[in-house]
Amino acid sequence: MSVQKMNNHFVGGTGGAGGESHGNGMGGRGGEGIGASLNCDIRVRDGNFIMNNAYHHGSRGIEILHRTVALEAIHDSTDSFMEPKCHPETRTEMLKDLSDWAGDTHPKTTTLWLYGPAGAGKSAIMRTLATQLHEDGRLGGCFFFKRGHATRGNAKTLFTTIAYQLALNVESLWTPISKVVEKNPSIVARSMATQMQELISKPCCAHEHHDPIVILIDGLDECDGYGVQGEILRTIRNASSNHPILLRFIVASRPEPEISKMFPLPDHSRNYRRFNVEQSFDDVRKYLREEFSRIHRDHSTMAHIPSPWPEPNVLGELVRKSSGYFIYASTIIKFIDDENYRPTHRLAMVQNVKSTGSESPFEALDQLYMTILSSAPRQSEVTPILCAIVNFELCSKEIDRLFRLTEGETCLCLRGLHSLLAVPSNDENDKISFHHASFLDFLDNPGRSQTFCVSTFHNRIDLARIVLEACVGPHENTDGFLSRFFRHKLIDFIESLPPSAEVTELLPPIGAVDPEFIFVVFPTNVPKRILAWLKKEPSAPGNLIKLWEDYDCMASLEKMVGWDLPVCPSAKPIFPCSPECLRILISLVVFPRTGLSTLRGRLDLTWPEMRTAICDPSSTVARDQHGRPVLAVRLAFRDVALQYIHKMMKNQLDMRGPVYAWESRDAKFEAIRRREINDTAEKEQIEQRELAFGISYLVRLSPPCPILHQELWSIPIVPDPDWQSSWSRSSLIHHVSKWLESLPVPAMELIAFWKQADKFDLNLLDFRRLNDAEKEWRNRVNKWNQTIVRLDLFSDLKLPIH
Ligand SMILES: Nc1ncnc2c1ncn2[C@@H]1O[C@H](COP(=O)(O)OP(=O)(O)OP(=O)(O)O)[C@@H](O)[C@H]1O
Repeated sequence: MSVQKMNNHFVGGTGGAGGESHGNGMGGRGGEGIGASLNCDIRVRDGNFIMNNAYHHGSRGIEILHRTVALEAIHDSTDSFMEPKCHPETRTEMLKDLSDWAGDTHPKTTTLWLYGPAGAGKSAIMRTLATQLHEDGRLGGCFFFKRGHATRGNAKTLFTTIAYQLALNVESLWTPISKVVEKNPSIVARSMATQMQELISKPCCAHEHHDPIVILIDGLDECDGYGVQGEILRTIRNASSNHPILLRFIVASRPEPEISKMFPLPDHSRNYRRFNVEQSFDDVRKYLREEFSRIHRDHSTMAHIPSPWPEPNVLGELVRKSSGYFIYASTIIKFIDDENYRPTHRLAMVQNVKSTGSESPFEALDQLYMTILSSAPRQSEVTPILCAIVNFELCSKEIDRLFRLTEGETCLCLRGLHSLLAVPSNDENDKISFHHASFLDFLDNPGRSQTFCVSTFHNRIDLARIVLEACVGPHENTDGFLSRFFRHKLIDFIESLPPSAEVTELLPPIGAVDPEFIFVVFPTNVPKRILAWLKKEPSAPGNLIKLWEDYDCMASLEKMVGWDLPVCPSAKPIFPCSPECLRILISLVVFPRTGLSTLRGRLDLTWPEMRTAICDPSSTVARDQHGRPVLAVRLAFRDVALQYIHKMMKNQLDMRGPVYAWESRDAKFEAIRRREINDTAEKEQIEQRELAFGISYLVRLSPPCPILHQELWSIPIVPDPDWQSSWSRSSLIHHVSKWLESLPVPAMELIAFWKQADKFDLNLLDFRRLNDAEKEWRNRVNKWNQTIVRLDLFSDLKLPIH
């Protein structure tokens, strides 16, 4: 047996008291009102209902209900023609899923939460579903909340309105519900739990009907008061656990945190199901295509416009802008479909989103966005955060750190905006994103978003300052939250700020940016671009420009020598030829693809020292009688070799020492084998290998030197390949052997010692490997000589290849 259809398309308002009244949608009292039902006529006379001229006895209770309920909250109320409904053939799959779920006679869940961002189309789905269920005789009742509405904006009449519809929709519930109210008329003003229990649960319990009855509640977030929203859900939950078979509740709302928390994941175990109103680009396309062709067909000015109108690429762009949600699509159709204007002109206005003319194509959309933004708490904090999200893709944690907020504050600030933004929780690293591309256009246009506009110069300068201050460092604390995207975007963002008085407030943080950001974090062309930008800014002081010229020079050296990349001739660094600079140059050649930041650490230089060494032409150098610098290049190789041997030994000690808290070397090796080692330690290991390679070339290029000979004895050749992979170890042994052989008194006892200590596998030095080692060495020497040429240095700095 199916639910009896008694109020086919019933519409009306609070009925009259006593005498005879009509459901009239406007609350007429007494006398005879005008029937407002679409398909049926309801009158109340002497306590009996007359519906379509048929008497319903024992109706006093229903009459009382009739006077209190919010008939305008029902799906097909008088003015429901204005309310959203699904365009034919859209959301078909979703509607079928919902209908199937509601009709399942062995359900896993009895409550379904339909959620989605503002304008996703929830109400349209709910209204269309209500109509379908009603036609199938399966609708128990529905209530469509509407923010700020006198009766639909609160829950005072929610359960009485549903009970009233149940009585009308399910024949066998009429009498029991009527009796409850007749016996206790005060029930209409009792608590939600009592109303649910007495008016819905008990009558349904006694009901022999076994097909599920569906109750729809739309726009819960529009019901006044978070507390009330929670209470409604608790009341439903209790009721549905009492009636697992009979009643199904579908509740639709935006994913506001207060409501989301009532439906935590995982859902099935808890008797409810979450159902996301997902984007549907296909449905939006179908809707737009059909609406445009209707306008094309019907509008008097469109006869000469060729079909298809608009062209497919324009339609595609509009679909893209909708983000797969209907709000944008339906808003522009409303705007274009106006008898008083040419649709082609209106479409052109839509395409030109920057338009701020008095008439906006997005009036309805803007109102929606404004309402949501204005009702958000902590508004003064919202705009800067939105500005950051628009310009840099960020997650909430990154925003907390950027704005120096306590962890979790960003999520709290954005709590009121979940219908516009997807805000992953604080423990996730997913970026905050916008549900609608149209919201971005809105925020970008001051004429539309007014105080919330993120593209005002003032807001952009503020954001630039905050971001630059984060780069003042220390680098170790801030690098982690600067995503790749952020790094690339930052410089575009700075460049987009034209010279002005406001820009001067950015100059101090630009001068204080930690060079680690410049040489490690940011793209390599950042110094050049910042320099160009600074040079356009009249208030930029000379020393700031010089600082960035130096960064540019250092970056060029790194690029040209370290990375073997071409550098434009005008940017070629002018090498001051100081001994310090020579050390840096040697390091760049010996350790290819190693940045200045790593070399700085290896050479124990501060950034200012490195800058002076590379860029200060006054770094003094001894010169011969022709004014040429006296640079003993091979001695410089020796000095660098000694420095790196010390570095290697220090690393070795550090790795054993308390910094890494390894009980012993063996414990550390064991951890490496089990891959439990953390990233830092692995990096150390790689660094040690690189050092071993570098030292092998440096030693071979050094002049005979007893100190160096002595230092080499301090390098332990260990059996377990920790810092010395077999290849880096054989390279070290090979080149050191060559050097030892070349000494005036060849001294091969060190190699004999290493071999003995290690029970050294002679295969390591097989013919193929020896060849490779020689090739590598020749490459390095060649590279050194080419560098001398590329930098226009004195040719006596070149090295012979033996
Ligand atoms: N399937 C559809 N076919 C045609 N128009 C639709 C469809 N779904 C939604 N719309 C239109 O999109 C707009 C927004 O829809 P709706 O009000 O249902 O969204 P909502 O998710 O309930 O939004 P809110 O959370 O703001 O209440 C309305 O103008 C509606 O007419």
